[in-house]
Amino acid sequence: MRKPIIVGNWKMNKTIADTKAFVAAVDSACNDNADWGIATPYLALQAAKEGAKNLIIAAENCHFKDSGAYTGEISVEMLKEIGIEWVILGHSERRQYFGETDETVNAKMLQVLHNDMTPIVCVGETLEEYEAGTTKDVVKTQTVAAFKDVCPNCAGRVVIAYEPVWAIGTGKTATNEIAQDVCAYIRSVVAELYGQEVADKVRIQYGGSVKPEGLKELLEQPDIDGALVGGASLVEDSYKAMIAALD
Ligand SMILES: O=C(CO)COP(=O)(O)O
Repeated sequence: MRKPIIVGNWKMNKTIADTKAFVAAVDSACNDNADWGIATPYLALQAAKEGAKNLIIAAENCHFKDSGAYTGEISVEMLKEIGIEWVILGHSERRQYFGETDETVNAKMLQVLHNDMTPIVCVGETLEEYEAGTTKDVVKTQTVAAFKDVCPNCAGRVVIAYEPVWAIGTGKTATNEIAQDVCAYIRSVVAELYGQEVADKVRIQYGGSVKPEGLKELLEQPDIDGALVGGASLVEDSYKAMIAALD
């Protein structure tokens, strides 16, 4: 039985002060029916971590090297020093705007896993790819590339987020049927790589305009084990409404 995992991806939103207030308001409301988390900008991670007893605190990115001449980057050692053990990797906004590729996502996966941290690796097709009917080819390519050289022991603890790019921040959600179909397919790709036992352990989230009202039904889909939530995770009341939806 896979425990649901709901993570808010704050993207480039909220100051340290905003973050402290949010964590103070939401952390104690978390229940045991899911793992609850937020991914914050780097600067707010320490404050979030200090205030959180229940919430998982995740970074939104990291670098794939230990250290060196990489201006503006953050290493996993720096994240671990402040107690961060979760990292979102390969979000479509990083692929689209910051040159993230399947190769860099894979290098980051290996770096994160080798440092005993947990990646939430994002895959998903653009609107053009969706309309061309190539969704499954795209997510397969991204998934296989992300897991290159990942050992079976490590693979089982990876979280995959299926986020159709056309559903991010647009108010358009994939129907539960579409999301389930693609998440089941992603699980079958993991099974091809590692066998069914590992595939059954991997938690797969859906992301793209998730709202508190739709959360329960989304999680009733057999291959959807959680959500990666943008906009609806930024407001205390709507985050709490998601928690309440799973009570
Ligand atoms: O990109 C997302 C989460 O990573 C989804 O964002 P929205 O929930 O705002 O569509």
